Amino acid sequence: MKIAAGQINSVIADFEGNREKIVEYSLRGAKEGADLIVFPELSLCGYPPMDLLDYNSFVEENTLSLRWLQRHLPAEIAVAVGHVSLNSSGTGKKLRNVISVIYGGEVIFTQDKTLLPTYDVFDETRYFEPSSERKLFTFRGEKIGIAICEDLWWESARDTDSVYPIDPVMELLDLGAEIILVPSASPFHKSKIKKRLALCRKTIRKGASSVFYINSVGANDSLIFDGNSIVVDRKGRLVKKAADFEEDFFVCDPDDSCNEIELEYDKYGEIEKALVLGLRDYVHKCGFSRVHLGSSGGIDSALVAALAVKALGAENVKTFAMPSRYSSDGSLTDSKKLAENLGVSYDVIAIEDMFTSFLGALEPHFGGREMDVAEENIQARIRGTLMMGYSNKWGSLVLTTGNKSELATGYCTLYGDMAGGLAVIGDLLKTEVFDLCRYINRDGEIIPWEIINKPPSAELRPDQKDEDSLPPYDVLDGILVEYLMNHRTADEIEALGYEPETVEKIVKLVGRVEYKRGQAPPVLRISDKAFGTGRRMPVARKLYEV
Ligand SMILES: Nc1ncnc2c1ncn2[C@@H]1O[C@H](COP(=O)(O)OP(=O)(O)OC[C@H]2O[C@@H]([n+]3cccc(C(=O)O)c3)[C@H](O)[C@@H]2O)[C@@H](O)[C@H]1O
Ligand SMILES: Nc1ncnc2c1ncn2[C@@H]1O[C@H](COP(=O)(O)OP(=O)(O)OP(=O)(O)O)[C@@H](O)[C@H]1O
Ligand SMILES: NC(=O)CC[C@H](N)C(=O)O
Repeated sequence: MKIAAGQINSVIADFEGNREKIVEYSLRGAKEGADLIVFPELSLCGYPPMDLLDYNSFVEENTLSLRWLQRHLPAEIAVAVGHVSLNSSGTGKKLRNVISVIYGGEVIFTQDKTLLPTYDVFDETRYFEPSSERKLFTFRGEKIGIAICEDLWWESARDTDSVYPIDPVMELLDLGAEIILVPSASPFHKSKIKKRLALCRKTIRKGASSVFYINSVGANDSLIFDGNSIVVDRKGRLVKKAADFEEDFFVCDPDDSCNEIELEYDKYGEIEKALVLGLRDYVHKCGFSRVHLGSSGGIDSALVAALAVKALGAENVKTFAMPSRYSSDGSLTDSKKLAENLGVSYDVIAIEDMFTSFLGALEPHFGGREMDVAEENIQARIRGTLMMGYSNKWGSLVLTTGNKSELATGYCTLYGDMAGGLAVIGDLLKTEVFDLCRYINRDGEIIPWEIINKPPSAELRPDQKDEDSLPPYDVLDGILVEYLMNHRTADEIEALGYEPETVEKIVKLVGRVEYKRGQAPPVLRISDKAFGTGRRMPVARKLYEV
């Protein structure tokens, strides 16, 4: 049995574009002799459609697009596509998350999703009724079962997030399934592919003859889908893998494939590709083609500029240096060199006159109080205003440059450097920012080494250094990993050997600046615990000092 993978980048709500792509890939599958082609979960409407599902017209478009596919798909190949449909059982939620198999103009089989993830970034029980029935279909003599994304994750969800009463894969195998298809919309986080491969191998150990894990690719808001569709054969060997972070297609007969593929893991290569895809898809799917940002000569803005060039091309990226009285000489020379290295346009807008003017206007209202963060932040806000002004005039999107360590501790200015459309590196700890920059420079300087090697500074007051306000970044990031990702309490973190005073200061800071993150732009998610919808915290509360 030859099964093809249609690893496509669906655009949410672009029914016409998505179904045409499904036809295009199916024609290719038919031409290359595949019996069946599998597309990702919700490939017709895009994933996750969120509250668009509250509109009847959106649900109807799913059905009409399915009908259109019945008429337009090549007759000689079976096609498994993901879509939503009405729950006709009369009880429960209005909708179901479904895979339909179309063959010869007919829907010959449907399977609804059983396990609906509702942890972290997922919210599927908000919309969908789980399937109460696991079924098989027989095609060209093979018994095939379909487990839709989370349906395969019973095993690992049990250890972490949710306990499900049913193991859908085991039920499919009890019914006699040989081939297990897993159409998925499985978002990326670091090394996720290893987890998926382990789950496919576990399915083989339960008795499947092969597993086809067909994943989405592309980014939707914060979520980045890495593709990386895989096939595992009856011996548990990885016999086929699609490209990562781009659309791809393959045909595979696992019984004919005898070479095992080695999974190569390159941590920063993977992160770089994820952020480039996340940035490109956000910009293009929102209808923009160009971006710009403030370039301070610091490492964060340098990294964002370099990623933007990889995503959009140098001609679509513009950088602005906006020096103030506190900017170092290096701020201008380094940001200029960065622009030259990247081949992007570079302009200077001095903010001194505007800063002086703001200080003059506020002076009678500041009551002679000493200079403090109020004046510091005015500089950041002038820069934010200038960047948004340029955006309005030219239809170019502003990229923000804050990293996860800064967003965690609130070391950033609301309506200042936080003003913009997309937080490109908001899920990268500062120590990872350094490592990714070094990775980008691995074959020669792209980001000037002067930028990477100087001590980080916000340059909002004389001789300011980040380490005047924050602990050294390796200590800060260590504490943040334990607190944010591993959910350890302050006491538990102290027991790991961190200084109690520092731990308490950081834990308090994280809680106190929840309001800032509530107003931050979407953060591209690359970890299994990112700021955004996957971490929901009350803002108005008594600070609970865990
Ligand atoms: N619960 C709440 N809900 C909504 N809003 C709330 C709030 N609590 C305070 N606020 C508001 O937030 C204001 C305080 O926040 P904000 O104005 O941002 O200012 P703030 O957090 O006080 O200061 C910003 C800090 O970030 C540093 N910084 C700035 C820029 C760049 C970088 C960098 O290195 O990248 C670092 C800067 O040196 C300073 O230490 C309050 O005055 C109040 O208006
Ligand atoms: N002089 C400046 N010219 C242009 N943009 C600036 C300037 N200063 C700050 N910005 C903008 O504000 C953001 C935050 O400033 P900040 O200086 O703290 O960060 P950075 O320089 O990118 O990195 P680092 O935190 O390592 O200094 C910058 O990334 C940049 O987008
Ligand atoms: N769409 C889904 O069901 C995704 C859930 C799955 N556990 C994943 O992260 O890949």
